[in-house]
Amino acid sequence: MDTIPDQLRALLQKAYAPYSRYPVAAIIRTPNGRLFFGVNVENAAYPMSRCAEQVAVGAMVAGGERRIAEVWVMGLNAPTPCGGCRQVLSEFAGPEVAVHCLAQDGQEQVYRMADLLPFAFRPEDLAEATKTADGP
Ligand SMILES: O=c1ccn([C@H]2C[C@H](O)[C@@H](CO)O2)c(=O)[nH]1
Repeated sequence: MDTIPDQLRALLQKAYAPYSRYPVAAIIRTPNGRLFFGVNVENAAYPMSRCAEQVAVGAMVAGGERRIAEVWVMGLNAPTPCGGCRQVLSEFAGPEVAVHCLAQDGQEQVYRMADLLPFAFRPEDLAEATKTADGP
């Protein structure tokens, strides 16, 4: 069975990043041990590009899972998730979730979600409003 860094390296080859030439791969582990994969998918209409983390979150939700236990991201120089991806991850990842940021050579930095996105706006913040809202 391939290690997570080996799987990230293989996944990186599938990234579609013809514009930035900065491929990124992401793997999400759910509490039951399932793994979900994402790569960045860029677009000729640049703002329609999607980050690897967002694509992995989409795969996880489509796979029927809604809780993140651990995240790995790999790119040239061990990128940390962008601000938007921190928010997207935080919908399903609690403050203690570890986010491993790896370079292709295997160098790794590990962060907690709470450090990447302190004072996160989370689903619980909407709970009070949705109880009283007239909407759907
Ligand atoms: O954590 C990150 C950082 C960047 N990118 C993508 C966005 C774009 O396609 C390319 C360069 O920013 O890398 C990701 O997928 N994840």
